[in-house]
Amino acid sequence: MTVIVLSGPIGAGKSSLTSILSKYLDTKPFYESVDDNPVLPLFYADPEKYTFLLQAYFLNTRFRSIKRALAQGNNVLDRSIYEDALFFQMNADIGRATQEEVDTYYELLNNMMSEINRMPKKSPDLLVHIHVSYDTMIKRIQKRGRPYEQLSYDATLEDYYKRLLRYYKPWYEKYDYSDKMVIDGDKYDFMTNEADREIVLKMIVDKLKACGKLPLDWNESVSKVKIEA
Ligand SMILES: Nc1ncnc2c1ncn2[C@@H]1O[C@H](COP(=O)(O)OP(=O)(O)OP(=O)(O)O)[C@@H](O)[C@H]1O
Ligand SMILES: Nc1nc(=O)c2ncn([C@H]3C[C@H](O)[C@@H](CO)O3)c2[nH]1
Repeated sequence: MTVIVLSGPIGAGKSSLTSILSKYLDTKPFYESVDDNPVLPLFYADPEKYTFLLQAYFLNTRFRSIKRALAQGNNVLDRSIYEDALFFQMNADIGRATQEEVDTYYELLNNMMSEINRMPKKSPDLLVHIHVSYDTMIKRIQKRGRPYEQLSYDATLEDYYKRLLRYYKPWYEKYDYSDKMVIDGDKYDFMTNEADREIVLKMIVDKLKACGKLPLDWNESVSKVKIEA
């Protein structure tokens, strides 16, 4: 029984790896609300106006997901509540939230985190962070093709994305809710390259074994589902 959370910048490959990993470990995937998120296009069209609303939306959906995931106990989440403040703080730092919104946000976040702290299982077993460079991030955002995330939609997104990458390094270093590991998303194409995918899965399985979250004799033959790219 393991709860794994993915983290990483936009387009890093979290949803893709969540799908691969949950099939491999035969656990349940939890996906962030994106295509059915009514606030996301509004945010990209007018970030000053919609930062707080988008954050409230994500905080609510992430709180629901992590509560369900921790209660169910055997799953992979493509992004978790632990990254929420990173996004909010970055947007607040560039002037997209009033002091009252900042205060309200942190009160709400602390309130939610204290609820999670009261649960029998309080935290995930492993955080898998996908590190990507700016160039890789942009290539993947283009490949996926959500219109409002493209630099052609808003040229200021270049600064926004570069800033986001800078916020991730200290965030990852500080993260201490569980064991953690980094996957090099520039180096490993786990989507189209079978050998890379095997390497990445082995790294994660080895880490789970090393922190006592998978039996040492667990091997891929135990995995019931064949992975398809
Ligand atoms: N390691 C990889 N190698 C090659 N292509 C990848 C890799 N990871 C993801 N991709 C491709 O990049 C695009 C973005 O991937 P994905 O949607 O999984 O990112 P994400 O981190 O979940 O993004 P978001 O934060 O926006 O939800 C997809 O088209 C996917 O096929
Ligand atoms: N502002 C803001 N705050 C968040 O907490 C947050 N989480 C995700 N996103 C954006 C990034 C991708 O476009 C898309 C999918 O990850 O949603 C966020 N944007």
